[in-house]
Amino acid sequence: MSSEMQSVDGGISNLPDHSGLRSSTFQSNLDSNSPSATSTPPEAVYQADRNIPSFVFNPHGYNNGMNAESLDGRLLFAIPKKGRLHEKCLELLSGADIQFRRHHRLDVCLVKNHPIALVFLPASDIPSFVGKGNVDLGITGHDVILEAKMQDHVEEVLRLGFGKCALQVQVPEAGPIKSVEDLGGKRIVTSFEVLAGEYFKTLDEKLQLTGDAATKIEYVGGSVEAACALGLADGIVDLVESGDTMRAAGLHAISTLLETEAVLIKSSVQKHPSLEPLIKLITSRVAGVVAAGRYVVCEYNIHREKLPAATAITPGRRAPTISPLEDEGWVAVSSMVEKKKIATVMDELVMIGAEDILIFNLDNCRV
Ligand SMILES: Nc1ncnc2c1ncn2[C@@H]1O[C@H](COP(=O)(O)OP(=O)(O)OP(=O)(O)O)[C@@H](O)[C@H]1O
Ligand SMILES: O=P(O)(O)OC[C@H]1O[C@H](OP(=O)(O)OP(=O)(O)O)[C@H](O)[C@@H]1O
Repeated sequence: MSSEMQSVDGGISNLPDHSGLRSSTFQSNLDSNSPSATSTPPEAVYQADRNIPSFVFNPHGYNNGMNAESLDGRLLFAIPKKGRLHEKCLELLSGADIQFRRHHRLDVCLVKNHPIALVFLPASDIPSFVGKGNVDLGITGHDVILEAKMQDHVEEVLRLGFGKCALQVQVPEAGPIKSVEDLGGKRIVTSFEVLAGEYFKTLDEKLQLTGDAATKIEYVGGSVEAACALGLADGIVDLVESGDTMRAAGLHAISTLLETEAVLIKSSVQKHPSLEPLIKLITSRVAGVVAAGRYVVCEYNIHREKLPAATAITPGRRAPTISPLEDEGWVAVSSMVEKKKIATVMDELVMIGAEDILIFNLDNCRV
């Protein structure tokens, strides 16, 4: 499934300007047997408390005259529209069998096989849309939730295992600054002005720097790593994954503000309890896809007397499955093992006499 698909299954037309999201008029050629056709009737409250501007839905004023359908009663699920998290989110949706086709110029589309609408938004906007209840579920980075100061308004339901990186203080490798204390009172450039501001405020308090002597934080929207070379900053605060960007800019990290990864979030205060079963279903499906990527199934044969040692090596998530073999002295063991540990686990199994060790990747699972 790809966001690049060109055919149109859903798109909004005839929008009243600045209408609430759920009262927006939608176009769709959904099958009349789809769940949306029998979804719960619209609640007036949805229309009053969803304040997503109409440009999100109809940025170019399209009206292609297809059948009209409302968003009312649908679960709204926010997905990063571009950037590092976008492709991984599409893979997740595909693995969870959330079927949709997105017109390349529309940021909202209806899901064909569930009463859900996907809303494609910048990752940095998703925490406040979810936190304020404009959408019901979202995927974004843990870092942007903190940067948007939305941690008290959203619940992180699931860690997704991708988008892993660290927010770090970086300075020129060849320069005089060796520690964060050396940066006190100097110029910092960042896209994370809230998190960097909090971090350097604490440092300034420790170093008793106030007024003009305090550390200066300046916001830029991108290419943060260029700021030191351009003479705009003494240090930067930016995300680091492989470190390639940092090293290419002649920088190195001297402190870590936080580690982050992509998370599935929902609003802390559920305004629409009728959506809760669908939120649980989607969470369970997504959790299954994430677990399938994280685990493999390890099967092997082992002498019965070595079973305690074997199950200590492969305890499984709950417990290993043990089946008798025709040869009474032997059993077959099947167990889920974390992918990243599998080589060591196989070495240890060989050492205690396991034979016929087989590893299977999982397409999907429920945990
Ligand atoms: N190098 C990276 N490795 C892993 N995850 C990252 C990386 N850079 C960013 N992220 C995660 O993805 C989120 C969105 O970052 P990204 O830079 O893709 O955002 P964007 O501004 O929407 O996209 P773009 O940079 O294309 O404008 C970040 O907040 C972070 O959680
Ligand atoms: O450690 P690395 O693997 O090099 O990744 C780090 C880079 O990734 C992110 O930017 P991205 O490439 O998403 O583009 P952006 O600068 O436009 O946000 C981040 O802002 C860093 O620049």
